[in-house]
Formats: sequence, structure tokens, C-alpha cells
Amino acid sequence: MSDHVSTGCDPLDELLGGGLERGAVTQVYGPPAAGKTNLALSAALDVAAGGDAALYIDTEGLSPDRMEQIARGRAGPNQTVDDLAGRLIVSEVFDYDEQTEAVQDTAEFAAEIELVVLDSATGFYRLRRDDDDGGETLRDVARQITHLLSLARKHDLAVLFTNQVFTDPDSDRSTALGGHTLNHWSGAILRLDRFRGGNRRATLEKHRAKPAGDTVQFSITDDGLVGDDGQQPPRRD
Ligand SMILES: Nc1ncnc2c1ncn2[C@@H]1O[C@H](COP(=O)(O)OP(=O)(O)OP(=O)(O)O)[C@@H](O)[C@H]1O
Repeated sequence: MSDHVSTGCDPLDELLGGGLERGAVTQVYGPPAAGKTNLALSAALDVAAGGDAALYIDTEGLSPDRMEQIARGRAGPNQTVDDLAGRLIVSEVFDYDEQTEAVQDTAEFAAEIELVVLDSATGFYRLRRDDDDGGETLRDVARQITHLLSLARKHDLAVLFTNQVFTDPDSDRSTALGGHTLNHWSGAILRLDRFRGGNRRATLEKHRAKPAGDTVQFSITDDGLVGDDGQQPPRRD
């Protein structure tokens, strides 16, 4: 078994030293429409195309149409979209308490899945942090991430969580919500940015085995994510 779970996009896998590392948590953050959900879906459906299962905790309202499009892009010639969708356990959550519960319940599936996606870890935190100044809720999100990390270690899973940005008034730069607390538990951190014309850039900000700062360019297409050389990711047999 590979040490990594593919993102479904070769250049992103290379940037990450092979993909999403098993036994660790990968954080993908960036501004709205940067491509975080597309990347998460691409990885989950790639797992499904490989014949394995993935758990997808969705706090944002996944588009079934988009899921179907990417599944079509990942499916091999002998696979249907339904084959892939059938290996995706989607847990839809509608508020913060449901998110907490869904993360807790991941333990029930851990033995039968290869990847857990939490998209997004901080959408509801963002709504709550004005009420409690972020303190308690942030500690709670961190507990969710450490719970997923312990499952990742125990069951050799990959975990991907997405995270949003806020603009730091001191530096005027957008940074990841949750700061050091969430970054500490992330074995790898990937920042996504979107540019005019739809081009996107992924920047490796933290990695166990690679220097930070490397980047790749990619685009979002009907099939999912493609590197800027325009090559489609290889389909499964
Ligand atoms: N079929 C497609 N072809 C090209 N681009 C697409 C396609 N489908 C979606 N997109 C692009 O993906 C963007 C949405 O990306 P995604 O949902 O992954 O962003 P995100 O980073 O998760 O954003 P948010 O933080 O708002 O959830 C759209 O704005 C659009 O630009």
C-alpha cells in the first residue's frame, strides 16, 4: 500500500511529496473559490475510483452535479459514476454541533476507509467565533483535528481538512483561520490561490520532508483539477 493517497492531480501529488500522507493530516486553505472543495472531491473520488472508500464530511452543501462531473472524470472505462459515488460516504452537517458529532462518528468507519475529508473545518467556527472570541470553539476544532489525526495514525488513513482565510489587519495579508493551533496539527499545509482568468496556484507551506515555498499552477475543468501543462490526470483502468 502506498504511503500516500492521491489528490487525483499529478502536479499536486508531486508538490505534496506523493499525495496526502497516510497517518497524518493535510490542511488545504485559501480564499473563496480557490478550489479547496474541488481538490477534496477529486481526492475522495480518486480513492473511490481505486476501489476503496472515503468519508466526506460536508459542511458547505456539496453540489451533486459537480460531484457527478468529477466522478465521470475519475472513472475508468469499466466504472460508472454510481460505482464511485457508492464508495463515498457523505456526511452532511448543518451546524457546528452536527460537525462535532460527525467527526466523532468517523471512528465507526475508520477501519473501512482510506481517506477522511472535512470540508470545511472552520466554516461554522467562523460564524461562532464572534460570540466567544474564538477561544473555546477554536480549541474544539483543534480537538476534532486531533481526533482525526489519532484515527489516521491508528488506521493508516489520510485526512484532508479545508480551512478558510481571514485578513490579518497588521500585515494586510490573508492567513489561515485558527493560526498556530490548527497549523500545529497539520503535517502538510497547502495554500490555494486563484488568479484572473481562472488560473490557480498551490503553495506548499508546511511539509515533513520538503522545504516550504514550492508552488505549482493548476486549473479546474469539468473533470477536476489539471496541472498547467494541460495534461488530464490519467484515468483508472
Ligand atoms: N466545471 C468547471 N470548470 C471550470 N471551473 C470550475 C468548474 N466547476 C467549478 N469551477 C470553479 O471552481 C470554483 C469553486 O471552487 P471550490 O468550490 O473548490 O472553491 P473553494 O475554495 O472550496 O471555495 P469556498 O471557500 O467558497 O468553499 C468556481 O468558482 C469555479 O471557478
